[in-house]
Amino acid sequence: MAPPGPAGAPATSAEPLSRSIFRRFLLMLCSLLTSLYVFYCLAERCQSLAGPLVRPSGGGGGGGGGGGGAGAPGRGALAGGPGEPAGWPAAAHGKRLLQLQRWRRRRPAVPRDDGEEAAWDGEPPGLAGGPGGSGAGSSAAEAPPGTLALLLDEGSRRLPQAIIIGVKKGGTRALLEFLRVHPDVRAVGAEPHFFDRSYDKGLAWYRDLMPRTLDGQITMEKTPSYFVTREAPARISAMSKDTKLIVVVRDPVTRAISDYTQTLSKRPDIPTFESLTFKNRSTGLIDTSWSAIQIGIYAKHLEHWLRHFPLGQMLFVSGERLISDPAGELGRVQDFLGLKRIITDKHFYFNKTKGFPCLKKAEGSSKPHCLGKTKGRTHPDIDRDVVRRLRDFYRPFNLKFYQMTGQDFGWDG
Ligand SMILES: Nc1ncnc2c1ncn2[C@@H]1O[C@H](COP(=O)(O)OS(=O)(=O)O)[C@@H](OP(=O)(O)O)[C@H]1O
Repeated sequence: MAPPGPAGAPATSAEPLSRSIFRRFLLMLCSLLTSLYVFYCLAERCQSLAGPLVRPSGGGGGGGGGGGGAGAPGRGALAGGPGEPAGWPAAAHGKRLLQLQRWRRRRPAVPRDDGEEAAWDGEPPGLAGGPGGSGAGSSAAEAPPGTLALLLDEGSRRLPQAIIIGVKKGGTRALLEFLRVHPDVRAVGAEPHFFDRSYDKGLAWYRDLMPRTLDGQITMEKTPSYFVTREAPARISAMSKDTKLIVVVRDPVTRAISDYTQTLSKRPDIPTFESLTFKNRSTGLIDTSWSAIQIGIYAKHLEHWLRHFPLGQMLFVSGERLISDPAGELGRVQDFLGLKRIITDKHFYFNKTKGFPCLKKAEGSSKPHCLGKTKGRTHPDIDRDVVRRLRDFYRPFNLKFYQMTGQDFGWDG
């Protein structure tokens, strides 16, 4: 039975028909609009239309901050400027932040040496190019996260701002390994030997050896032979006059014996230390052309460096105190590098078996860490008279070195 018409008038058959057509028309219009909306969403445009809906809660930091205000809270479908898909940058911004966060989680927590650097050499997926990247007209400050600029900010290879330039067998490896514990220090594991052996390869080659650093982190390397390389001071100064230079020095007599011990471990058939020390043993003339002896004439080498760098740009670390009080020496080094004093006593313990201080936790690890077998070798016994003569030989050079540096290293009594 047909329902009654308005005011109780009997229903005509035409009225229900027009209503039903009207309802169908409305239904079709709704489905058409819904389809259009779905289609739009599939084309990712829904992000702009529904900006405030899809933006994560508290997304102002991601979407509203750096995008030049495009994603400011409250901006919806109609808020964009002419020709700009409104709200788009805000949504893309948030998405890219999520991608970046995911990428950060995948990246090793503390990348170590060059080899491990390769693990995060690549671009994080979806972060370079594409709409929502550094669009035309966006300044560096406005560029949304996910652009190459942001990525480079996250980590780029830089030339070192500080170099441990020497001395061989002074304790350079211990210093670098200890410094790497600091979160603001990133260093190459191996010795690059750029300023002595590979200078012709160019600075770009050298920079590519460096680990990636964030703003505020210091890039470092150590190559102990630089200290005795004639060309090194001018070359490092040409790279940057501001480079900070660290020299770990050790009693030159012990250093010479350590140097000899290393050579002996590789070539057991070499002559004795005593015979190599003298040009003529009976006259007592020391062979200063032997590198093991020559390297220890610190004052002479330092003269070359002071022609290119002011003394204040150099720090002299005592190799002996690096063993007896590593935290104390590391305190000086951190101050010199302008770093917060993070490495303290708490980081070290004395390993009786090794006979040296070791790290309670090495960089990127929770395990104790001592240096390897090649550090802290047992030295051969050297004839006392030879040692005494060597001490006499070095004394004037040592005194000159103390004067030049303003530090008494205590090697002469
Ligand atoms: N904590 C700790 N552990 C082990 N070894 C330590 C440490 N601190 C300083 N040293 C001393 O470092 C000496 C090696 O110096 P370098 O690292 O500069 O040597 S090298 O030039 O890189 O070959 C090495 O010399 P040798 O004892 O002659 O082997 C050590 O005396």
